[in-house]
Amino acid sequence: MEFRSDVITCSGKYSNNQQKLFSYGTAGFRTKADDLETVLFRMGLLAALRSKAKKAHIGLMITASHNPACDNGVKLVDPYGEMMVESWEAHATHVANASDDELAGVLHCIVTEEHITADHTAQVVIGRDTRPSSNTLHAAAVSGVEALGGKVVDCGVVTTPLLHYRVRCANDPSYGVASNEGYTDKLVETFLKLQSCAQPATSCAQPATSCYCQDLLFDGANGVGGLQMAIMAPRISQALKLTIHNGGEGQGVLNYRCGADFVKVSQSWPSGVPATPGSRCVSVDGDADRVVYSYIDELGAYHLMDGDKIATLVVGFLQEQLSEAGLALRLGLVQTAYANGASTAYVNDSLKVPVGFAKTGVKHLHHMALSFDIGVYFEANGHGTVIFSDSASAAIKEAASTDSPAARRLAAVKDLINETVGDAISDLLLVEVILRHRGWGMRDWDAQYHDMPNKLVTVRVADRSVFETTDAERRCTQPAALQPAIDDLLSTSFLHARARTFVRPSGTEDLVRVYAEAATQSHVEELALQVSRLVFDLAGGVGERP
Ligand SMILES: CC(=O)N[C@H]1[C@@H](OP(=O)(O)O)O[C@H](CO)[C@@H](O)[C@@H]1O
Ligand SMILES: [Mg+2]
Repeated sequence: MEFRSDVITCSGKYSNNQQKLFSYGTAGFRTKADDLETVLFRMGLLAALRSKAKKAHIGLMITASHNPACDNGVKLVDPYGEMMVESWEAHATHVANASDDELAGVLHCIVTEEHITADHTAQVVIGRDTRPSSNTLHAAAVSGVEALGGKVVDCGVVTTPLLHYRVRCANDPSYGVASNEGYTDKLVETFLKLQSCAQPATSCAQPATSCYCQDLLFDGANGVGGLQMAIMAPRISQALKLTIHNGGEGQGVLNYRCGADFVKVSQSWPSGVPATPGSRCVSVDGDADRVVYSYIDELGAYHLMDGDKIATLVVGFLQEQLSEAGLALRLGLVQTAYANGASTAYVNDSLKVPVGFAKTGVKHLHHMALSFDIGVYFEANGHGTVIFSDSASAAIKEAASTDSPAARRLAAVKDLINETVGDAISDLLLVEVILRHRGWGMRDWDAQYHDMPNKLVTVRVADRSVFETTDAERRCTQPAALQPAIDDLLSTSFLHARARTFVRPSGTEDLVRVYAEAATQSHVEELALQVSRLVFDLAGGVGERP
C-alpha cells in the first residue's frame, strides 16, 4: 500500500506539531481536547488499517468519559464490540507520536507486520459524545478513514456502549439491528417483556408486600446518557417512572459535581437532583458506560450502591434463576482489587460463587470473565456487564423453549444485557428487573452485605513507571522496599483491624493510587495516610508530603 505524505497529513491540515508524547492507555488516548485533532485523524487512519486487517467493521469512539468537559479522547473497538486487542495499542501509540516524516514508515511497518492487503475496503463505525470538541475531532477522524479510501458509518452523538453494540451488529447481525433505533428497541422491548413476566420471587410471594418502587431519579452527568434516556423513558414509563436530571441538553456542565464518577468518589448525592428522604437515584457517567445507585433513607442518611452492590445483586439473581431452571452452568464473578472486601466475602461465602481478580481496566475483567460459562464482571466504580459463553447461550435457549419460566427469564435477561461492554442503561434496566422480581426496596438490596469502610487517595511521584505490581495489582514488587514496609505496617499497627491496602500506578492519570480498607473509618484514615507517606518517602514523592 502507498502512503503519500500529502494524503496522510491531509495536505498538512493534520500535521504533528507537538512535543507532547501520547500513550494509548486503559481507555485509549485521553487528554486536553485541543491537543487531539491530529491524533484523531491518525486514529482514523489506524482504524482503517485495523478494518482491512480484520476484514470487518471497526469502531472509533470519541469521548473522555467522566473527565472534565475540556478533555476528550478516542478509543478503537474490535469487531465483536470488544476493546481493541492489546497488540495494536502499541501501533496506536507509534502512529500518534510519529513525526510527519516518520508516519509513512510507521504505517508501512504495521501493514507488513499485520499482513494487510489492499483488497478490503475499510469500514469504520464512528460515535461521539456531547463534548463541544467532539464535532471537530469527529471531522478529523472521518478524514483519516477516508484518506485510506475507507467508508464511515456515522452513529452521531451516542453513548459508548451503543457504539460497541453498533460495531457488533455490523459484523454479527444475529446480535441485533445495526442502528441506533435497533439498540433502543432491543432494550425497551426486552425490558418490558421482563417486567411483565418478572413476578415477585417466592420469598416475597404476595405482590402486595413488594417493597419495589417504580420511581427513579436519573442523573445523566449532563452528558449523552441523558439524551439516550430521554428517548427511552417515555417508552418504558408503564414499568419504570424515570425523572431525568442533568440530562445533557446544555443546561449544566458535563460531569461537574454529578454523574457516576463524582457520586462514587465523593460518596455523595449528585447536584442538580432533588434530595428528599426516601428517594433513589441512578447516576451514569459522561459516556454512559458506568452506573451507580444512591438513596436517601427515611432519616435523611445517604447510601451509595456502587458497582460491587450491582455485581452481587446480579450474581445472586443469576444463581437463583439457573438453579430454578435446572441449568448446571459455571457462574463466576470477576472483580478488581478495588472491590470492597465485604462484597467478595458475600459472593464467596454466602452465595458460594467463585470470584476471580483481574487487573484494573475492563479489558482485563472481560478477558477473565470469558473463562466462566456465565461471567459477571464489575469494577467498583460501576463499569461492568455479564457475558455468556456459546454453550451457555445454547443451553439457556434450549431450556427456554420448554415451559421453564426461569429459563425464559434468563433468555430475556441475556437479550437485555449488552455483552460487548459495560452499559449503564442496560445495567440499570437489569437492576430494576431484579429488584422488581425480588420485591426489594433499596434497603433490602443494601442489606445483602455491609461495606467495609474504605478510602482511595492519590500520591504524586516523580516517575510512576518505577512501580511494578503482581497478584492482580494487590502487591507491589517495585520499588522493592515498599511492599515489605506495607506488610510490616499491616502486621503491627493494623494487626487486629481487618485491614487491607495496596498501591498501584494509575493507567490513565499521572499519579499513584493508594486503597485502604479496615474495620473502622478511623483505621482506614490512618492506614491510607501511613501508606501514602511510605509511597512518598520510598518512591520519589513530589509536592507536599501527605
Ligand atoms: C480506581 C479506578 O476507579 N480506576 C479507574 C481508572 O483507571 P486507573 O488506571 O486507576 O487510572 O480509569 C479506568 C478507565 O476508565 C477504569 O477502568 C478504572 O477503574
Ligand atoms: Mg465512561
